Amino acid sequence: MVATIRYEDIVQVPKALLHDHLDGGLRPATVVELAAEAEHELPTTDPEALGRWFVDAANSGSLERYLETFAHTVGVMQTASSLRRVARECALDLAGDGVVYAEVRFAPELHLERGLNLDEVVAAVIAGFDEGSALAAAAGTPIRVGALLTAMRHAARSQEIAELAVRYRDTGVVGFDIAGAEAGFPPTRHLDAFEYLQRENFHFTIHAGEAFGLPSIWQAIQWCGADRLGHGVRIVDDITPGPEPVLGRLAAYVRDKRIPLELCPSSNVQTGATPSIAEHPIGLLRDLRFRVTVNTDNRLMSGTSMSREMALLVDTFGYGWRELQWLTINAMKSAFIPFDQRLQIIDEVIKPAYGRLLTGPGRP
Ligand SMILES: O=c1[nH]cnc2c1ncn2[C@H]1C[C@H](O)[C@@H](CO)O1
Ligand SMILES: [Zn+2]
Repeated sequence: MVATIRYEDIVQVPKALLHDHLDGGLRPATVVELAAEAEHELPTTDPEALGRWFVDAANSGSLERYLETFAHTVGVMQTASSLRRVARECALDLAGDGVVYAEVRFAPELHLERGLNLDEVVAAVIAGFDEGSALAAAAGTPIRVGALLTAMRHAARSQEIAELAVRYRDTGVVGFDIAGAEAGFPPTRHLDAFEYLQRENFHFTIHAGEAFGLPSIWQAIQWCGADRLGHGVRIVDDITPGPEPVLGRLAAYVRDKRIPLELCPSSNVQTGATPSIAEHPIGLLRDLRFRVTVNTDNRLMSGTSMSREMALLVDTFGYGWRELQWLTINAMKSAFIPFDQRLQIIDEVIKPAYGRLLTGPGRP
């Protein structure tokens, strides 16, 4: 008999999250309250209806239209207190979902509309993560949250944001990213920033291979030197399917170098990167043993959580605890914190918890 994995058990088990946007994960009720304070007009002020509105509006099949929904989250995150609240709630919500390690990203340059400067934005978010993490630990659900600073790829502030990230590397920022519309904005536009980060021995990921294909992934890795790929789903375009799939040179390089893919199944369906979860390349990429990780991207826009993304994989591909542990360890191995700290979470938190499920009574 095949034991089914219950959703409540997925929530309990420790999870690691590498790709989650702060401005894509607000609670709908918080958006409503902050919008009232900021006099920002929303499509609806009923929290439940607003939650549905975000998911429906993001179900556009286009990354550009998906990104339009962020006007209603970024619009209410323009003060230190709102940023701090959103960050605190983010840490609490992730911890409540059983996430033990998270890297949460945001773009400081988008939060300057009401007079904050870049440093004040970062300080407010980190204070919120620290508060939320302390509350979560007190509630018995400890979590470690690191920040990734994102620069918007259509803008021209990446060097400044990279320097900001390095300034905060010992106080809560663990890496750098670029995000935003991909087509027409290749990562090489930001080469100076990436070269600067490499000279500083710092870490970065690049959104690539989501709305645009192989050239974007190739540039991100071979020109820019990305440690990880944000999404990277289009790497399948370099794999010839069949009983013995054949990897092209780029796909082989990504697999050989163990470059982590930050896959986000629900988001990928919403932006049209893949037609459905069942057709999501995660199945093939896992079979071929790429360094696959599973992530939420934007919990509000996808109405999702880490547990829900994992439950989708359990339901669609029949994954068991062994596969969920593999995904979790892959993520933890790929984190931007120091190696010894990654190992500590793997050995002391992740392996013991999954080990109990894999060997204890009621095991799958
Ligand atoms: O999946 C995404 N691809 C590209 N850009 C994205 C994605 N999700 C969020 N963003 C953008 C919109 C946010 O305002 C920004 C910073 O989090 O990053
Ligand atoms: Zn993203």
